[in-house]
Amino acid sequence: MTASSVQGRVHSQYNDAGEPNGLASNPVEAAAEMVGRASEAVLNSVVQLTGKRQIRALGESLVDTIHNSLDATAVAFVAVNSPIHFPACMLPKKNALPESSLLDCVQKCSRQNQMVSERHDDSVLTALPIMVNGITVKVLLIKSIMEMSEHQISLLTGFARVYENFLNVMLDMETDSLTGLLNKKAYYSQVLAVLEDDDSAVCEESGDPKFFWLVIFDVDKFKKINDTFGHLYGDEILLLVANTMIKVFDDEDLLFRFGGDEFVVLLSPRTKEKAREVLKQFQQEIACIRNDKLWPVRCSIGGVNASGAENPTDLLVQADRALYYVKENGRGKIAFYCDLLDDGVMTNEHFEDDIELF
Ligand SMILES: Nc1nc2c(ncn2[C@@H]2O[C@H](COP(=O)(O)OP(=O)(O)OP(=O)(O)O)[C@@H](O)[C@H]2O)c(=O)[nH]1
Repeated sequence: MTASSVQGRVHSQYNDAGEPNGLASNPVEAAAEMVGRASEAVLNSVVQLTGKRQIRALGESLVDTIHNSLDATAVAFVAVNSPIHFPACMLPKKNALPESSLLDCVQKCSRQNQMVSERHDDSVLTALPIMVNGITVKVLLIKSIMEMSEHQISLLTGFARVYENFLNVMLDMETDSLTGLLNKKAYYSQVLAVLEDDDSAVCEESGDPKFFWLVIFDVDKFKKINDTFGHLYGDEILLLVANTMIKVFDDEDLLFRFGGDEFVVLLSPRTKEKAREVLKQFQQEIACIRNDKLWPVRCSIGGVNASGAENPTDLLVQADRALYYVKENGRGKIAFYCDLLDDGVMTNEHFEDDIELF
């Protein structure tokens, strides 16, 4: 039976307004019918939840499901330290619970890897761990007026487990198995989702405009590392490069490995100077990787202003042209596409027909 056939059958128990049809007049039959409808409602929620194809949408769907099924006054996800880099933008933004008193509950939950429920003044906080590979990576936080009943807790736990299972499948699909960064498959939807929320801002210190920056980089002469020290050692260098990315870039930045020694970053809004600064810092940090055995690891970087862009693939083409320019002109540097256009080094041409990125 497919998901859509389940959904069709479940909906047939409701009238056109989405309300339950009338119950049977016999009390036993009516009770059985009520139980049946409750199960159908749960099944419906599971079908909706697992109908999502993006981690962010999946999270939002879980928040909505819990809101609709339980008497919660607020529901939110809180990211906790994890080996897998979870960009903040993957988390549902609505229903955020920014109060500092919640942190304690979140920390207890992530430390103990189990549900925590506490009364705070006039409300009850329930925190549930969401685990990937046995480690709590997010905490689902529910604020309610009343303490939850056993039935509500088992419903909540069930939804969280469905989400967790599906999240694990999606992570397998959208993350790179070597580094844990997002993979090329995740690029288009992740970048599009972030750019859709683009609100332009200005740097308070300098008054300069802040933009998203799409950056692509490639380790210089990586083949030589493989050829000299072996493929496994090359893998270790790639892993260390990815760890340096996680260390240097912000939680809001999206980090991808496209394959081989090619990495992509969507930098959250900042001025061009700040973007250049963080990229330089990154270059300095990777130069120190395994410098006991290896010559300094260098990389060439091409970037493009991504704010206002509607097509993530076009951005990739432009950033790649800037990277290519650096590779052709001595490697190890940073070039922004806009500067290359301003300097007359290249023209704003369309290359869609020539370049196949996906
Ligand atoms: N260790 C390792 N090597 C890989 C992996 N995927 C691709 N490679 C190798 O990475 C190398 C990529 O080299 P290129 O980027 O084409 O060239 P390069 O030597 O880095 O030279 P430039 O980019 O021109 O500076 C090739 O030798 C690939 O075989 C991987 O997952 N692990």
